[in-house]
Amino acid sequence: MTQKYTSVPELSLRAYTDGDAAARAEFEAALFQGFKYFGFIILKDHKVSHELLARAYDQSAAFFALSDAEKSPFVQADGQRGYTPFGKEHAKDSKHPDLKEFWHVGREFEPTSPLAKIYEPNLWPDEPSEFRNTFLELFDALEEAGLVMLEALAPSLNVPRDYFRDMATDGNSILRLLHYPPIPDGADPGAIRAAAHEDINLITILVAAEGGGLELLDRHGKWLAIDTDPENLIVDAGDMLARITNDVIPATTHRVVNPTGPNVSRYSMPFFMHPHPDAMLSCIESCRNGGAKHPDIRADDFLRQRLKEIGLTA
Ligand SMILES: O=C(O)CCC(=O)C(=O)O
Ligand SMILES: [Fe+2]
Repeated sequence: MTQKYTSVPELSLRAYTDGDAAARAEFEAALFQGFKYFGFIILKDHKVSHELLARAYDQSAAFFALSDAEKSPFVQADGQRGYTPFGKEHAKDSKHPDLKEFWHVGREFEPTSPLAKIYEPNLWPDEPSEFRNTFLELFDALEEAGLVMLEALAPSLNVPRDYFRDMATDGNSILRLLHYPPIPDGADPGAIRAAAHEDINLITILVAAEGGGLELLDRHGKWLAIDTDPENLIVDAGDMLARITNDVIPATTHRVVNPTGPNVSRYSMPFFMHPHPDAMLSCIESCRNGGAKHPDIRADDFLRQRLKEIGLTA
């Protein structure tokens, strides 16, 4: 297929959800080409409201402003829920810890749900008081957008429309609230806010942070600074999608560089869409082309392996 797009596609989600057949087909083609040739697309006209995003940034900043003593009770062994302190996670092949702290929100379930046997329960701080409501609302809103993106990706890969959607239904998806504090005096000169890495999951829906810093490596090996309206979402592909598509859609390498202007905090909120833990990451037929490059692996086994590599589990 020849490259049709000369710049990162900016897609209107409304054109897909409310458009006619031609608008949907155009959206699907641009999504696929954007993933294949740039590694990501920009999504506008989505349903995540300005009011919700503003509230989420407020709540996130208020939480991270708490003292270490107030935040540390929420640290968990595998870092999959609650709080992970500054300097813990590092990119897979990096010796330096990233200059960030974060909080993870997972899927909610009733105590009687079968999901209770699979997932760790969420942790919630008492303060800020709107924290829980806000982030459960944001989890649902980003998941809704993400499920539509997974659906729109399917026809280009010749799988049924609900193939990836089904895989991610009740999946081990995680909303990450990130705080990159001002770079401390004496920080390791080799350390950056987030060293170059690929996300582990299927796709990531990233709320574009206010202020710059995010860079994506394009397919020609060039770092592209992402400079988009903070109202937009950025959607990129992770390692699990790369495995399933035999690297037809490679995972997008990205990083967050240190500020060159004022040394101020940066906040961002990626939503990592994961399959159900029992889903098999298996190369799809349309991408097999002579054989699968990666052996089949259960989604949860792959996740555990990668969590070790980034220092979140022993
Ligand atoms: O902060 C950002 O903009 C990106 C964060 C990121 O890539 C990650 O946490 O995996
Ligand atoms: Fe990432």
